[in-house]
Amino acid sequence: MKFSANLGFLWNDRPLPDAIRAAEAAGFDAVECHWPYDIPADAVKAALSETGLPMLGLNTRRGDVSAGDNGLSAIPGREAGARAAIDEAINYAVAIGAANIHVMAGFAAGDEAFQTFIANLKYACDQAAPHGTTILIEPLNKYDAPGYFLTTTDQALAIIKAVGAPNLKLMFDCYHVQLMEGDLTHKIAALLPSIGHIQFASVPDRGAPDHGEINFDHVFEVIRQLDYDAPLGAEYKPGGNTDDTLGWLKHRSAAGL
Ligand SMILES: O=C(O)[C@H](O)C(=O)CO
Ligand SMILES: [Mg+2]
Repeated sequence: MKFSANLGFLWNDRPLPDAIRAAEAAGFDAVECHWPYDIPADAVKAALSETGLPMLGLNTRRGDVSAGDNGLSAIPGREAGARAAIDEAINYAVAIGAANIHVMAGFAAGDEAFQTFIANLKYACDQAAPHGTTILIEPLNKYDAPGYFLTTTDQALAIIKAVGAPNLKLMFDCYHVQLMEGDLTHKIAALLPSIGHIQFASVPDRGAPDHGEINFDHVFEVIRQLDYDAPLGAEYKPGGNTDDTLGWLKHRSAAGL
């Protein structure tokens, strides 16, 4: 199996280019990030070229984080900010060769929010398509992000259907889906055609995938048997030195898994 280091959490104690180098040294096959915008795209691109790792994806900016924003695209009245964040994300992704953009919905509810999200996602998919970029939407759990618009895979599928764009996919984060729905392996199998990227962390503490209520040896094996061979995103909180949390990766590599 191949693994991608999510540098929003792993090695986030250092500048993004150095985190890319650390991920390569640790044996990851790819990297992904959250909000890289403070780092010039040229510096990120240079670290990617130097290491040979692809950057799989990044997120749209969340808005005014100090005022509590966690994305803008489902918030009625915030369309201008949402689309500026989408444009910025596409420009950055194209500059560094990132294949996916997670368009963040934000805190909202109801039909107006649904219609706003659909319209902004149509805009994002139209703008991204000429670059071959995929747009991702990700259900987040109600404990970490109470009030977030998108919380379940059923809701994500309804949104994907309503937008009707071939470059709109589901970000299936095992951590969030386990907390909201469970039944991970049936869900991954059923949703595979709609999945653009898979992420993981232990539940409930969002740590390395070697403890907690999910047996990742089993989940990864099911994913392998489904012939899904894209890198899986390690999006967990190391709670200290990332290099000290990589026993799971070393164990898999030593076992040839
Ligand atoms: O928190 C997550 O799971 C995300 O993947 C993210 O991109 C930031 O909310
Ligand atoms: Mg995630």
